[in-house]
Amino acid sequence: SRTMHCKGNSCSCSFEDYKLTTQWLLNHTSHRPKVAVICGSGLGLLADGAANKQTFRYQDIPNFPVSTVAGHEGCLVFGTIEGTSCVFMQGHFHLYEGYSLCQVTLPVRIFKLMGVESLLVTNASGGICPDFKVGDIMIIKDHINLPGFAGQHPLCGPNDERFGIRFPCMSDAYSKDLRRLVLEAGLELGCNDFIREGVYCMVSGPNFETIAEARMLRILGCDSVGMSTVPEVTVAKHCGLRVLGLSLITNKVSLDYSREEKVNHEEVLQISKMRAEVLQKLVATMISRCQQQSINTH
Ligand SMILES: O=P(O)(O)O[C@@H]1C[C@H](O)[C@@H](CO)O1
Ligand SMILES: Nc1nc2[nH]cnc2c(=O)[nH]1
Repeated sequence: SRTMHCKGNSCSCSFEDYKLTTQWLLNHTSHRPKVAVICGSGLGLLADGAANKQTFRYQDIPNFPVSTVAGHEGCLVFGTIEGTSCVFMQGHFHLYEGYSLCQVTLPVRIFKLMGVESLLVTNASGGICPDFKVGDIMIIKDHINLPGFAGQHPLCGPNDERFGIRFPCMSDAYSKDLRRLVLEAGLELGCNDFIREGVYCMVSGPNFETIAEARMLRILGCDSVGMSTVPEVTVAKHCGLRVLGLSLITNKVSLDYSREEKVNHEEVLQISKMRAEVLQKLVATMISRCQQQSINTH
C-alpha cells in the first residue's frame, strides 16, 4: 500500500513495508548495488554514464512515493560504473510535496536492506556564504536540521533497532575519507577552483527565503540552504551507511534589500543542467573510488 503509518510527527513505516519493497526490487533486478546516488533537482543526468542500465518508474515500485516536482524524473536506475554496481534515484522526495519524512527517507532504508554501503547525495541549493559563486560545487561538511529542531525528524517514533540505535551520533555524518577523496578527484578532473566545502541547512520550503531569514541563516553558520537531503543523510547515518553530500550552488541567496535578483526554480534547473556533466564525472569517479576504499578498509 502507498499509505504509511504516520501519527503527527511520528513516522513509522513497518519493517515489513521496507522488506516488501526490497524483495520486490531484488526479484525484478539482478543488480546488487553497493553505492546509491540520490540525484537532486535537475541532476537526473548523473545516471547517464552507467552501463547495463535497468530502469523502474517510481509509480511501479510497491510503497514508493512518486515525484511531483519539475526536474525530478521519478525513476530508479540500476547500473554499473567501472564495474561497481550502483543505483540512482532520478528525483527525490520533499516535505513540501506533502510527504512524511518516513516516506521521504524510505528509499535509503531499502538501499541498506539491498546491501548498499555508501550513499552519495546531491542537491541544488542557494549560496549564503558570500564567497560562493553560482555553479560552485559545495562538499557538504556538516548540516543544520532546521525542521528537526521543530520535531519534523525522520527518526521520531518507535526506534527500530534492526536499522540503528535510538540516539545516533551525528557529529560525523559526512565521511571524512569520502570528502578527502572527492577533493582529490576534483583536483584531477580540473574542477578544484569551483569546489568548496561548507554547511548545508535544510528548510522545509516550498518558498525561497525572505531576506531576514537568509540573514538569520548566515548568522547561524549556514553556507548554503536547500529543501532536502538532511532527512536522507540522518537515516543513512542511523543505519550505518557512509555518506558523501555534494550541493550545487544554483543561485546566490539575497542577503541585501537593495538587490533586485529574484530566484526561481527554472534558474535552479538551468544551472543544474550546466553543471550536470562535470558533476557526472565527479560522481562516477567517486562511485568507483569509494567502493575501492570500502574494500580496502574491510
Ligand atoms: O535538489 P533539491 O530537490 O534539494 O533542490 C532544491 C530544493 C527544491 O526542490 C528546488 C527549488 O528550486 O531546489
Ligand atoms: N531553500 C532554498 N532552496 C534552494 N534550492 C536552490 N536554491 C535554493 C535557495 O535559494 N533556497
